[in-house]
Amino acid sequence: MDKQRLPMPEIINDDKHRHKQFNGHFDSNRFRPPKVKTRYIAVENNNLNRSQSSGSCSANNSQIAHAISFRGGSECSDAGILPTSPSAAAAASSMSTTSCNMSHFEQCFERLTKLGEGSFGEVFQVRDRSDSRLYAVKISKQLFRGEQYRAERLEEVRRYEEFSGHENCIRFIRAWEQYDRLFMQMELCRESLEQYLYRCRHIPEDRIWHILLDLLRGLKSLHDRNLIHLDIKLENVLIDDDDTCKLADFGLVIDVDKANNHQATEGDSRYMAPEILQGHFSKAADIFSLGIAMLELSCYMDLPSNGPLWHELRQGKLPEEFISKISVELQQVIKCMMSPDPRQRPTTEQLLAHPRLVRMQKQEKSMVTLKLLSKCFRRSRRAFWLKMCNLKTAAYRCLFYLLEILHLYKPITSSQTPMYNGNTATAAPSSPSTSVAGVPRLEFQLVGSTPIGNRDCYISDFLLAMDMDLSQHGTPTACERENLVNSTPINHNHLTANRQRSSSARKTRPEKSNLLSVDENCSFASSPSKVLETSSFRGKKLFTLDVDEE
Ligand SMILES: Nc1ncnc2c1ncn2[C@@H]1O[C@H](COP(=O)(O)OP(=O)(O)OP(=O)(O)O)[C@@H](O)[C@H]1O
Ligand SMILES: [Mg+2]
Repeated sequence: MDKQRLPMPEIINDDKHRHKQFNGHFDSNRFRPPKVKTRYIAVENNNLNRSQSSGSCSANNSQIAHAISFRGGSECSDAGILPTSPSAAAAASSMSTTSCNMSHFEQCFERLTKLGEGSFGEVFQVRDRSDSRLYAVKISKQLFRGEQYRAERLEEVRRYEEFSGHENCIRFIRAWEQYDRLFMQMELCRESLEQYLYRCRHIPEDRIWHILLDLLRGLKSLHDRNLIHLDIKLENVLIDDDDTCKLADFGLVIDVDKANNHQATEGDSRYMAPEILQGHFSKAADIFSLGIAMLELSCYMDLPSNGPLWHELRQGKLPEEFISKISVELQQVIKCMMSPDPRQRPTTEQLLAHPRLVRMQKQEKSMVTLKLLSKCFRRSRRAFWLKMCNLKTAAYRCLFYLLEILHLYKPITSSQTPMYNGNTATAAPSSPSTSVAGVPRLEFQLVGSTPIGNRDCYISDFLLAMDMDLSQHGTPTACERENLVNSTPINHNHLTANRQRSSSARKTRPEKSNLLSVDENCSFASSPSKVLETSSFRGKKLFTLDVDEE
């Protein structure tokens, strides 16, 4: 029997603060201490718009996708069983004869890459089949085991909806539940602040002030409604294409008026205010978390999750060797945000009244038109490049046709190795290195999930199961092999357990990826007679830009 291995605890040299470690590839979960999720029950389920609010966890009911919305109270008409949009249905039926077996997610979206993962969900970049735009969809990791857990997850939907309109909060599109999981569609952001820090390492101070301004505005909108975020950290701040920072992940938000201290859940210990240990939750806790996040951002400092260094930071002792690298003005702001006494910490309003931030806000006002113009320019430039890429693809296709007409390539005989070409199997040039039938096709792998305890199964597995299901009914093609993998070039080392466990699932239909696919051993150079196999390129887009065309 397979024994599941628990992750080894990370031994940290605890007597000195240190810079962040970066081991080549970004894996945010590696650095994250586990989050304790307890007691939070501050959910009133009365306003939930759902056609069948009871018995959601029953097997039959959970198969059906239900829209979830708290907008406009319980009379909201868009809630209930989700109809399949005509475009989604068309796309689904063109993919497989078993579209009725597909989840609402699969029917409506093409899954592209995995964007990130937290304690509660995995987030995927997707293309909406109805409008061809890119979005992010967060899928909850754990199944709804009961109404209370489900209500906790749905509370996040309520908060996303509530803050969706604010410029510095993530834009929420819609949510639904199916198979006892929650799905949330939201705007796609470029990266999280944590990913940005790993990419840049040194962030200019001007930029730090702008980030602080954005986040104070977002946080103010919460605090003005008497809500506390309780999970402010770099991972939960997202940056959009216009470089605006947006607050995300409202999973732990509590209402100061409604919830009492026993109903709150502490967030990531690295960012936690000291008074949280005594069970005191207030808006000042968010200010502390934002302050320490600014320290991390401006000094590229590795925040301790416990131990003596953790306590030092909460006693107002900021490491001189780190803090001395930033301006005195920023030092002062960070220090007062991190005051040990919550009453000494400034409010969002007081912080926004800081002379430097006031100056920036004034400048921003006068720059509004310029900003709009540059946004327009950026978008049209993107659209132009998209068109150019399409042109390039067309040009290459013409070239291949021309070569074919001029007989500059060798026709492929049926005795040669078959390979995948669109939806049909055609022959590939034989390679000296492969005598077995079938040429391994190389695409890019969706990064595997990071194991986090207490989850029902990996969402990647869950999504893969859908693929597997389809393959049982779909038409198998000659190129469907062990090595067939899908999308995104993130890290090939991650092709581990998931892949082995589901090796049978590899015998699925190949994903209709828009990315340029590379067929191993069928490259022009590998062929001894330098033949060009053009047919596999014909049906495919050679270049794509994953951007909205506006
Ligand atoms: N809209 C988005 N666009 C791009 N990336 C996103 C988006 N939403 C989330 N992500 C990525 O996915 C990661 C996890 O998302 P999120 O924080 O919502 O999950 P979570 O499980 O609630 O996390 P936590 O452990 O903080 O509670 C983020 O850190 C970010 O990198
Ligand atoms: Mg998060």
